[in-house]
Amino acid sequence: MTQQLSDPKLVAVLGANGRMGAEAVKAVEAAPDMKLVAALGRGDSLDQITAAGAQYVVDLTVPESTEANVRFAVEHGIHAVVGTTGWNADRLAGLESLLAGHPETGVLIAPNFALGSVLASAFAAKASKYFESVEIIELHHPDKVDAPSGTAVRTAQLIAAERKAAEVPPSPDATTSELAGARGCEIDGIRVHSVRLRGLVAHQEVLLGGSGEQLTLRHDSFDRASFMPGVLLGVRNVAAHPGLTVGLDGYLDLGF
Ligand SMILES: NC(=O)C1=CN([C@@H]2O[C@H](COP(=O)(O)OP(=O)(O)OC[C@H]3O[C@@H](n4cnc5c(N)ncnc54)[C@H](O)[C@@H]3O)[C@@H](O)[C@H]2O)C=CC1
Ligand SMILES: O=C(O)C1=N[C@H](C(=O)O)C[C@H](O)C1
Repeated sequence: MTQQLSDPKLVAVLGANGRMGAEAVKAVEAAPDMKLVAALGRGDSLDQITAAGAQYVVDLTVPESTEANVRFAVEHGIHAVVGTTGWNADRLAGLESLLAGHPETGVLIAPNFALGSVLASAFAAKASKYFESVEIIELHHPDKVDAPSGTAVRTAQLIAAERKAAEVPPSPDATTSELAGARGCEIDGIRVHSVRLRGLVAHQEVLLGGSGEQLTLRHDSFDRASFMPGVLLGVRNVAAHPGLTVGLDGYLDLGF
């Protein structure tokens, strides 16, 4: 069937009863260029996606489920916009091989859909080569099941890559005696600290330290509505980006 310019994008939301999925259902329903054709919760058969004729899947489930969901979508030529965490290097490599056999299908894995968060991580990565020290603090609601956050992992990876390219030495740290966990965890050589606190939604600070100065890049999502423009942007752009894109910045013009 030929898609007309005015035809709505047919979207299925997975994890529709969750905190993010419920917001995404509302956002898709309110988008003039989209039609929600399926809303799946835990235990629902993925066959509902194909039966509903979905062209796009938005996955906002849990780390244990997301890989199978996305593989199902790709195997059926359905584009996928994924916010769920848990996409480590092995999973991403497996997905890339699968996508090689489905060259017209696009997948976006977006650790964070909030435009401000994406910008803050990009700015932090760019700035980080000019500072001797860098550490990340991520702060989230206490119902979050994974730590550190996917956003913090991605930010650390971006920072580490910039610092490596610029041949910046590791952040100095004289610690020789430590109570386990006191210095957080390390991702690609970058220290990441996780706070879980009732009242929070999703927040992150990147601390950059030099002699006699500090630059702090902080982003706050006060409401899950902050993620929805990015989800819709993902759905609108994923078909034009076949293959795997990691990070919503892949669809933005950041100019650097
Ligand atoms: N990329 C981004 O901007 C954001 C990503 N997230 C991530 O999105 C994921 C979901 O977050 P929340 O909504 O806060 O979690 P949640 O726990 O409120 O929702 C997850 C939902 O998925 C359901 N589910 C589990 N397996 C499923 C399956 N196979 N099919 C359909 N539904 C299934 C669960 O029953 C639950 O209702 C997490 O990994 C979180 O880190 C959260 C906020 C923003
Ligand atoms: O679980 C959450 O809430 C969030 N998860 C994502 C992450 O792990 O980075 C995105 C955002 O931080 C909210």
